[in-house]
Amino acid sequence: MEKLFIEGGRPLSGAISIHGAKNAALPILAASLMASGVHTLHNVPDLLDIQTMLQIVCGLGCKAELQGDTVTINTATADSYHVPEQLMKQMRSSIFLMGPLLARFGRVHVSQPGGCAIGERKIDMHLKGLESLGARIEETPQSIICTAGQLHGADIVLDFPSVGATENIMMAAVKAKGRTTIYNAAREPEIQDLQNFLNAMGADIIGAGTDTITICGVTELQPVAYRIIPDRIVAGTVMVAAAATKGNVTLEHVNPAHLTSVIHALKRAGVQMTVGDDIINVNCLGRPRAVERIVTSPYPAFPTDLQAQIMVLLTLADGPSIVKETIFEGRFKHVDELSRMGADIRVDLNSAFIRGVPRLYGATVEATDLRAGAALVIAGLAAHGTTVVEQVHHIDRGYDRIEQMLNRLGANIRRS
Ligand SMILES: CC(=O)N[C@H]1[C@@H](OP(=O)(O)OP(=O)(O)OC[C@H]2O[C@@H](n3ccc(=O)[nH]c3=O)[C@H](O)[C@@H]2O)O[C@H](CO)[C@@H](O)[C@@H]1O
Ligand SMILES: C=C(OP(=O)(O)O)C(=O)O
Repeated sequence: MEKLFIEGGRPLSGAISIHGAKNAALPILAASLMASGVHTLHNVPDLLDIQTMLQIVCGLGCKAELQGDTVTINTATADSYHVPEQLMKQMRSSIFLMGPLLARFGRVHVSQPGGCAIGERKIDMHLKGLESLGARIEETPQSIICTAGQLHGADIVLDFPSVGATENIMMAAVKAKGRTTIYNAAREPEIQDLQNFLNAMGADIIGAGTDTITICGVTELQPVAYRIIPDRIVAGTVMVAAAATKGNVTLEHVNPAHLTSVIHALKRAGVQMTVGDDIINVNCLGRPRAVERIVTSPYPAFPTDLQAQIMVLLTLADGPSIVKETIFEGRFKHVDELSRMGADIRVDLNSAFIRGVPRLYGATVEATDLRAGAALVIAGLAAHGTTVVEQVHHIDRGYDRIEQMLNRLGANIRRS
C-alpha cells in the first residue's frame, strides 16, 4: 500500500492547470455507450475511477483507451449489458451504466455500487426514476436486473436533488418515447456537462443547471468529440491548500462560475481572491479568519466534496468556526485524523465545532475516503514536521498524481 510522505511548512506558490472533472467524465463515458461508433473525449483526467470505468466499458465489449488526456472509445462492438459485481463494487459511478445500458439494450444487470464510505448512499431514487420510465426492476441483495421494452417519457419528482439519480434518469430518458420532465433535479455543473454531451450526440434536453430538466425522446444518436469541463473540486482543493500554507497560487483552466460558493467561503476566511475569465489567484498573507458557519448543500451552495478540505483551513483560523454537513451522514472521518495532528474539533451530530489552533503537527494518518484524504494532504502541507498519509488509493480515485501537482507548486511530497 502506497503512502505519501509530506514535509510541511512550505507556502505553495506558482501557477497550475486544473485537470478535467472526474464527476463529469464518468457519466459521460457511460453515456457514450448510447451512440454506436467512435467517440473522442478530451480533458479526461487519469484517475483510478476513470481506469475502472474504462475497464467496465471494455468488459461490455467496447474498445477504449486513455492517451494523455484523451479517451478514444469505440462503442460499436458493445455486446453485453452485465457489469460484474467485482467492478460495480469499486466505485459509486458504476451505477451510471444503468441508464445508458437500459437505453441501448433494453436490459441491464448490475449490483449495488461501491464507492467512498461516507454514508448509506442508497440508489432508490435511481430505481424509482427508471421504473417511472417503464423499466421493470428485480432487486436482490446480490443483483439488480432491469428490463424494458420501449421506455416512455414521464413526469418525475425527485425527493432530493440527487446528482446521480438526475443523471441516470436523464440518460435513460434520451431514447424514451415522448417527453420526460425531472422536477427537483440536481443543478451541479457536471449535469450541464452531461446535457451538453448528450445534446451533441443528438439528444433533445433543456434545463440542466436549473431544477427542472426536460428531455424529449429521440431515436438516433451519433458518436462525437467532446471536451470535459475542469474539475471544480480539484480546483477548490488547490485553493484551500494555497490558503492553508499561506501561499500565492494561480489556478489556470478553471471555471470560476462553478466555484462561487467556495470563493465566497475563502474570502470570508480572509483569503485574497482575484478572479479572471478562466483563472483564479489565491493569496493568503496571514492566519485565516474564523468563519462562523459553513453549511454543505446541493449546488450552488458549498459542496460536500470540499467540506473536509475547508475544515483544515478553519482548524488554523484565529477563532471558532462551525462546519455543518447536510449531504452525507458519515463524512467526518477526517476529524479524528486531524485531531491527531493537533486540531481542536468536536463533532455533534452533523456539525463540527472547530477551535482554531496556531499550528498543526505532522503525524501518521489514514485517508479514509477520497476527500478526507485530500484534506489530510493539505493538513500535512500546512503542518510542522513530517506527515505520512496512508491508504493513498482513495486519493488516487479523484486526483491525478496529487503529489506531482502540489510539488509543482513547491510542496515536498514523496510517494512510496
Ligand atoms: C460521481 C459523482 O458525481 N459523485 C458526486 C455525486 O454523488 P451521488 O450522485 O452519489 O450523490 P447524490 O446527490 O445522489 O446523493 C445525495 C444524497 O442523496 C442520497 N440518495 C441519493 C440517491 C438515492 O437514490 N437515494 C438517496 O437517498 C445520498 O445517500 C446522499 O445522502 O454527488 C455528491 C453530492 O454532491 C458528491 O459528493 C459526489 O462526488
Ligand atoms: C464522493 C465522491 O465521489 P463518488 O460519488 O464517486 O464516491 C467525491 O468525488 O468526493
